[in-house]
Amino acid sequence: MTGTIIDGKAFAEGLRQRIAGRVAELGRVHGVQPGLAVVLVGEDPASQVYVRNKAKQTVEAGMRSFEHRLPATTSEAELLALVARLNADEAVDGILVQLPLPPHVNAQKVLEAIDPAKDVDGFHPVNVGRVATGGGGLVPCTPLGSLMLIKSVRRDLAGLDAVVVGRSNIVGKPMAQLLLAESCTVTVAHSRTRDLPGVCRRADVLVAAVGRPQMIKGDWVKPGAIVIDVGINRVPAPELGEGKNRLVGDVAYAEASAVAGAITPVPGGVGPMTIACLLHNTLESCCRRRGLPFAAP
Ligand SMILES: Nc1nc(=O)c2c([nH]1)NC[C@@H]1CN(c3ccc(C(=O)N[C@@H](CCC(=O)O)C(=O)O)cc3)C=[N+]21
Repeated sequence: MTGTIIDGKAFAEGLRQRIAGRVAELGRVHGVQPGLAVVLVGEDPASQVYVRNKAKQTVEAGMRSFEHRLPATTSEAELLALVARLNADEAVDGILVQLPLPPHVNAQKVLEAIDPAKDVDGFHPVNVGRVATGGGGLVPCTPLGSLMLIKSVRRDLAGLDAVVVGRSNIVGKPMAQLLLAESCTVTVAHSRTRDLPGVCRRADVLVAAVGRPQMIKGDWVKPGAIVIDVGINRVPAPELGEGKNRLVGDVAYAEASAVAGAITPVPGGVGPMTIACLLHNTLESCCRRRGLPFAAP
């Protein structure tokens, strides 16, 4: 038996096309063009590639893309001043400050400086609180995209046992809130959880967001479960040539896909959904800030 492979890349492409349709309509009917500002501090090559992809897809969706690349030596005060300018800029509907920030910058302070109405990452405490108390907030992109993929295989999640492995503010905690709102029985597991394999084996929906390559083994997966692999780990791949790397998830995919009912691959699973959901949230911010109706694209 082999589980259904959930094609996140294809789903994300469809979502981006629907978003582009809405953006075109906003322009036609209201003369409005959504804008997304991305702030990148430092020279990390992986981050630069990622920011370039985001900018490309933003423009392809018909939105304006504003890129701010700052040196790693940028002070916290300078960064806060830039955020204040973007908050005040009417052409900017969404602000994303790429994480991680250099150690001399207090990342939480910077995130809290972003106008919650423009916080397309959903990391501001106001949005975290709104998501936790039943909606209206901007939802973090990776959990939002993960939930869309889960619901693409099963519409009604009520009563299912969901296990989220990982408790980060960016993925684990908001993912747990979204699954709770879908009436799942949610367990959040982490590095101190006792009998992690046993806890995972109870899951009808298993979300892996730990950042450890291929940690979740095939025999940790309940037969028929929906498995969402959020991990993006670069590991050495000598079989591809000297010094080469490849991407693997937090799930041992070959083993797990033989047991799961449906599973996301890495790459091509959750990753592409994260960027599509960033555009989703930018469209949502644009509509809400202007008092225009927003329906999920
Ligand atoms: N404020 C903030 N918000 C973020 O959302 C954020 C961030 N900081 N910092 C960095 C991480 C990383 N991240 C990724 C999103 C998509 C892919 C993605 O599309 N991955 C492709 C593979 C790309 C490849 O081949 O390298 C895939 O999984 O198929 C990867 C990584 C968002 N992040």
